[in-house]
Amino acid sequence: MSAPDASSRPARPLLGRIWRDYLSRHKAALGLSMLCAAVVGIMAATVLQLLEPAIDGLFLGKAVTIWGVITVPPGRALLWIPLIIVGAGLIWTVAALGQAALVNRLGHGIVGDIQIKLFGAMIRADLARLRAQHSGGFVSSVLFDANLVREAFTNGMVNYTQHALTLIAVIAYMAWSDWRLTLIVLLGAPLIALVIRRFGKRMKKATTGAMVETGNLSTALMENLDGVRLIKIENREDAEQARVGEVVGRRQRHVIKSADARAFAGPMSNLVAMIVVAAVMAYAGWQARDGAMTVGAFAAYIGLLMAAGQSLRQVTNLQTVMSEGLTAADRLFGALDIQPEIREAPDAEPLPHGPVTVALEGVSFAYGPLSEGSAPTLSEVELVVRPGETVALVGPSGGGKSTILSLLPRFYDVTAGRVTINGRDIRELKLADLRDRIALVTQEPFLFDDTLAANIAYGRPGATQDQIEDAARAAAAHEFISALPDGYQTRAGEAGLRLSGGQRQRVAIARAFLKDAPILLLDEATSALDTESEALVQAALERLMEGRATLMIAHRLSTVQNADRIYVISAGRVVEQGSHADLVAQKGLYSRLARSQALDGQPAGVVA
Ligand SMILES: Nc1ncnc2c1ncn2[C@@H]1O[C@H](COP(=O)(O)OP(=O)(O)OP(=O)(O)O)[C@@H](O)[C@H]1O
Repeated sequence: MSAPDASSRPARPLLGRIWRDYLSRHKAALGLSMLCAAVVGIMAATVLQLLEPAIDGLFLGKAVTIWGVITVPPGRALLWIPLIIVGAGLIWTVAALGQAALVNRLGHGIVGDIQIKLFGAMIRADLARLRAQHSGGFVSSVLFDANLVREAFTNGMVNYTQHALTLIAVIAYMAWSDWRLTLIVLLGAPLIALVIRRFGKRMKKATTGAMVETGNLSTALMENLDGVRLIKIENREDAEQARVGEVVGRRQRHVIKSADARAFAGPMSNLVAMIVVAAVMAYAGWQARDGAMTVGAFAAYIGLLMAAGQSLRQVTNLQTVMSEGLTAADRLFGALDIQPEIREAPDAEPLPHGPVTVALEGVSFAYGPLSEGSAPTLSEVELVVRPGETVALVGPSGGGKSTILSLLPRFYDVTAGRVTINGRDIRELKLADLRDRIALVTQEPFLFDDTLAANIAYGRPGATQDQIEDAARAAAAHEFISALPDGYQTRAGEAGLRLSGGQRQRVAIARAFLKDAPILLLDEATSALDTESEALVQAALERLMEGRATLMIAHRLSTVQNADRIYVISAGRVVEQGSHADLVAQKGLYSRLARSQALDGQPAGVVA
């Protein structure tokens, strides 16, 4: 099979990879479906071969030879020809059914393989990369691109084989019947190749556009669903409908172009085929005048030629489908090949259980490469949290507090300096161990659409019901969960709508209790709550913090007054540190922040 040179990468390595990674695992099924396709193709051509003996035997009453092997005496054609046609039809049907069943299973098996691999690559990708692309793009790759590959490399490939074989068999029969005529026919081949090439290229361009726009469409849809409150409050439904309409329109244009390329390739090659038929007619008419060709031979030849045209149309069509599949495969492999930069070192060591001291030593960090002009987000940060200590990060918005928190579980790696646990650089530790020792509670906790029990046990899948309930009790969540009609079996997807912010927060705290990690990261865990919920959540958090190394971010300084140490972070640097009382006494940035929040005993709003 010659692949169209429509892909930006050379087709051969791409095909090799599709074979190695996906098709070779299903060799037996693929081989069998190819065999079925070959039988279908050959049967189609073989039945056509009966035309000549049928006409000569049935109408002219001659003795005829079928396929060069079966000799039918004069007058017996009426019995033999229909019998042979039914026999061939039966074989043809069985092979066609087998082909369809195998290809369906194979195709959907392969699409499943691709989707699973793609999801695996996506979920392991660096946070930086996931943040840089909207999830809509990933969704459309998993659903749309993977299906294009399936269509091309199972259905497309097997049908291609079938029609290519029919074509070869028909041309062979034609050459056997009359090689001179066949030579004329083959003169049309370069023209057909030209048609295939041209439409393959068009197809590639349209497919690439359609894939990009499908990504944009799913992005637009997801974004609208995420932002539905804002859309409603601002009365922007019509504007959003128009915006999505534009994306739909752009996608439609590409899809139509690609559908056109696919649909037009067939008729264009048909036109070439018709010109060839006309040439054959002219030549055959001239031959018949000299008595060099019988009616049967002529009719059979034209029948074969028509069949060749039909298969050629299919082959041309499929060539464009293959081109589409290759373009999609190119994009999919591009996504699959990106290796995460945050990886475990080959000689990574396990992290023993027990209390831990976390430290940032001369840590600098930039989100992008400094060489490309990214400003450093953190500069030479020194910070330590010992077991049982609560350390708070405060400071102006954008100062770098959340960034510090994301360095601990290695969501990002430092640009300079090091983050240590018990004195060991976290990049030398097993990644799973590191993350296993950290519990994270954020401002808006995420709940999966699963039962509340499963949500609490997310970090410890084997937890018993008793352990789950103990954690919920410690998090002050047991009471409200038990009051729900389905208790712990209530699905968070549905209950998410009924749970208050404080209740969701307590489910997240229960999750952290159950994980029982020695490091606790709290990212504004109480800032979204009203005073009543906050008191409950605050009490639960204080129980959770006992004995752990806790690093917390808080905007409201009231929540950090009891911290062992407070670091004031501004423009990526630690500008002050100490206890609440120390810092108020220093009369620096903290004291100004505290005064603006009325925490220094003086009236609010007075900034020194
Ligand atoms: N994923 C990212 N890519 C690039 N820059 C980022 C990213 N996340 C944060 N930043 C930038 O890094 C700086 C520090 O942000 P960070 O979120 O750590 O600050 P913060 O102190 O937690 O702020 P806030 O109190 O508003 O939450 C900001 O200038 C922000 O724009």
